Amino acid sequence: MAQSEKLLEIKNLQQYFNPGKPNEVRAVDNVSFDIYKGEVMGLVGESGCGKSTTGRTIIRLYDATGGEVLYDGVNVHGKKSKKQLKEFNRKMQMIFQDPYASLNPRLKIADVIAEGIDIHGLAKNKEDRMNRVYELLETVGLNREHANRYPHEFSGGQRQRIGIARALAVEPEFIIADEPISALDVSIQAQVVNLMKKLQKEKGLTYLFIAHDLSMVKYISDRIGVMYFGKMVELAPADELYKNPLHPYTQSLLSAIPAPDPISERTRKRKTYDPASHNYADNEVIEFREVTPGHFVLCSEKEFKQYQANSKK
Ligand SMILES: Nc1ncnc2c1ncn2[C@@H]1O[C@H](COP(=O)(O)OP(=O)(O)OP(=O)(O)O)[C@@H](O)[C@H]1O
Repeated sequence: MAQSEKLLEIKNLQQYFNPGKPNEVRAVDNVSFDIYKGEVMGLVGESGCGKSTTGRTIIRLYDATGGEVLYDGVNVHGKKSKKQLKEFNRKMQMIFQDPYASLNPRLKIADVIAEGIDIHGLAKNKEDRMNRVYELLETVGLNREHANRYPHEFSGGQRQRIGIARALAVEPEFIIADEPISALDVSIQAQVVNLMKKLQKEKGLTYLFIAHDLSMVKYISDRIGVMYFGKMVELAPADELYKNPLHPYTQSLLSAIPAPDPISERTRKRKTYDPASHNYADNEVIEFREVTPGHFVLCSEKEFKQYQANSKK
């Protein structure tokens, strides 16, 4: 993984729904992180913590209510020409959780996959268009006979493969995968993750991989960010996060992963997270602080010192 070059810089990103109204939701509240070229950045947290909204705001499905998203140094949310917008739409693709809802049921698979090819004028002629579709089907482990079928004729895992082929059709650089395996049978989940991992390596793609628990992201992510109620509470290289989780919320998420063998599973203790346990004083500054190189935690100065001391042990 090339860790040196930043592809995306997410700075103080805010996405407030109904801002200023009694039903205001701070879905994304001052979140900052970078995504490096060629890496898989995992984003985890329980339902409703703002993961999808973060992804959707990064890719400009929503206008940010505050902050910036820089893609190769250019603000995604600033004023853009039609040409620039189209180029962003090509470079950044999204794979959704429910592959059935995201595939138009009336279109044949060839047309589902070729939609982006058509929009971006990537094929020279009809033959080239079909050849690209066939190649994409094979790339994702399907075959050319599938091109003339409709979405309902496929299983969930196959539909997710079609979703991946559709995203790849426009030769993107960056893919946001929003819980791409959550709706699939457990037996199929690993296959889809392995396919995504293989494609990422082969094509040098960069991913933001969103998941609600820490069990599967481990296998695909280089770094993982943990979100809680609109805030990023911890970010670290994947191994480090599993070995040395510092924020109590991350510890509770890790304790929720079932153990692989029955004996450890029987003795596994679940930790629950209580935000009141921090006991912050009113004047304490709670910031995202770098405890050890590359390991960030949302914490007070006092907690920061404790985390540093614990990390040295
Ligand atoms: N369009 C919207 N209008 C108002 N509130 C919204 C909207 N979209 C999301 N929210 C709220 O924003 C918060 C974050 O939602 P989001 O879907 O980003 O969370 P998530 O972590 O991705 O959850 P899930 O795993 O269930 O998709 C939630 O409280 C949700 O109800």
